[in-house]
Amino acid sequence: MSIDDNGLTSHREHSDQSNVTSLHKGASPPVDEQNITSRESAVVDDEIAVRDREKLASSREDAAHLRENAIGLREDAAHMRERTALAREREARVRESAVTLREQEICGPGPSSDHSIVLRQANEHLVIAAIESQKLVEIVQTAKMELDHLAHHDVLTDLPNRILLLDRLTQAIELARRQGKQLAVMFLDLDHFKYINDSLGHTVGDLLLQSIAHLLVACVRNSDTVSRQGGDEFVLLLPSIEHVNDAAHCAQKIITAFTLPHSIDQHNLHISVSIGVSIYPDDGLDAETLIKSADTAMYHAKEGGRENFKFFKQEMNDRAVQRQSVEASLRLALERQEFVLYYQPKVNLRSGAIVGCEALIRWQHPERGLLSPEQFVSIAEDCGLILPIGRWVLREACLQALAWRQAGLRPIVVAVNTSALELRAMDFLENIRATLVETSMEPRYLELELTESVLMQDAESSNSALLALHDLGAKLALDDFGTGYSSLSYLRRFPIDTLKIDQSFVNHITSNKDDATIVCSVVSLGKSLNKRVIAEGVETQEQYEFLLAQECDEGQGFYLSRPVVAAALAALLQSGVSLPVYDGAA
Ligand SMILES: Nc1nc2c(ncn2[C@@H]2O[C@H](COP(=O)(O)OP(=O)(O)OP(=O)(O)O)[C@@H](O)[C@H]2O)c(=O)[nH]1
Repeated sequence: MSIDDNGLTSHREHSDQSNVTSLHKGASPPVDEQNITSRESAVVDDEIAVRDREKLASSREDAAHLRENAIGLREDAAHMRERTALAREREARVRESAVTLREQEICGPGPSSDHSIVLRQANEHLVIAAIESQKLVEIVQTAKMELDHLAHHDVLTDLPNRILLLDRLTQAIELARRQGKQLAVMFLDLDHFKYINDSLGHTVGDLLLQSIAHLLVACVRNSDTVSRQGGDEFVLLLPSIEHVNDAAHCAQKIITAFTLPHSIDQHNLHISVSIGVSIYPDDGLDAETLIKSADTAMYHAKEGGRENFKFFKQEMNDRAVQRQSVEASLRLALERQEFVLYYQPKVNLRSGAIVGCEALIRWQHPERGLLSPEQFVSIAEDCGLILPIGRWVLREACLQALAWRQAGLRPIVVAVNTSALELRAMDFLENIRATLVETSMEPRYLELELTESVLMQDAESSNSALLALHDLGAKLALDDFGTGYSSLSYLRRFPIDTLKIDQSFVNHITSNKDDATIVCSVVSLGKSLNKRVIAEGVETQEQYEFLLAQECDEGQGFYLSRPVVAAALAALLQSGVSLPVYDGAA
């Protein structure tokens, strides 16, 4: 018996033995030997019977074993079925709980489970985080849009700025090029806007700029662009014009619109504007050139008396180039000592005595000859060279006064012109003090002449500088009186010693009643305020007599004396003669 791989008992050996037994049964024995053979066969039969019994017993045992095995197998199978059922149950439970967990993860936990609570809270946080991150994305997007707007718009007026204008202008040029059309660029600069800031403050100035922005937008079409370049400058783009007259019409419309007052902070403010116009393609093929051409034309509008518009012309560029060349050689003029001073006497009208002189700069240009201040001072102001030039004038005039005194001449007041840039210079006062010390000049013989506009620029700091100057003992004259802002309040505010009546009033005092009235009023105002009054541009005997009759203190002009070189003035002082006009004048 063996146990097969399945554990079941094998009975093959028994079968083999039965086969051997059946081979012996097939042979027949002899007769003598029959008894023996019969006994033997009986024995054999007994043996066989025994063996058969043994076999039977063994078979019974085997059967019993088989039965036992079968029972065992049935039991095993039952156990296996049980185990499988249990395994299936467990698997089902695991699946169920997995499904529940997944459901909880998806749908949210049940209220009683800690795990569920944690999961629910985590879910809530996830949802909140997702909402907040969405909000953040929206905030970032809004901030980006705002940044983009800021980058392309002017903060004060919210008009497109230079960057956006350049972009739109470049696109408009491209379109005009393809369609073979014209477009116009207008450069606008407000006239005397500084006065508004200086007299009413920057806040009012800002409000005025905003009001002007609205006005400009209202003056043009929706398809046009109104941009602010900064300060009091605006640039307009008219992207499609049929004819240059369209641009002229628009410019005139704007100038007319500006005649209405702006109601700001309880003030009715009047301001005018100067406009330069350039046309594509005539005055430039790209955005920068067109803006530059319009800017150049605007300067010419200013020069032409402001409150008007000018179209760009090529000659304007030529003048700009000439201006640049003047600027370049101005820089060398100081080094090369090409400047000279002329002195125009100021005469006491009653006595005829020379009581002072105004130092007037000339430029002895190596190629262009003797240049008057009008030919280079504004350029020097624009490029800042007026500061070293102004210092040179002051020192030279004081040195000349010293030379006259050293020559034994009686001292006279020497006046120098002062620009806004000089007055605002950090070292303005210090330079005057140092020059007075260096030239041993008594401050009372130095007079600074300033125009109203110079005074009104940055009036606060001007006033403190001028008060310090007054304390020092120097004099202050108000030049071109009556032509500027004409706010009489500064006569109280600033320590002014002298009023210089502008020659435009003096020119016609004998023919124009209004001018005569104005001059008389200024003389009388000066007397009331205890200020010296001097008339500029006295060119005729009639004018001189009129002024004398009005008891104007002093006069200055060709009738009395042209500006003369230092030696000539020394001669005049020496002789004591002031009238008539000196022949050797420049
Ligand atoms: N209120 C205000 N003023 C500004 C601003 N930006 C520049 N300004 C002032 O604008 C003035 C510009 O003056 P300019 O154009 O040079 O001179 P102006 O007085 O207008 O005289 P003209 O142009 O010669 O007619 C200066 O006084 C600047 O200080 C601003 O944003 N707000």
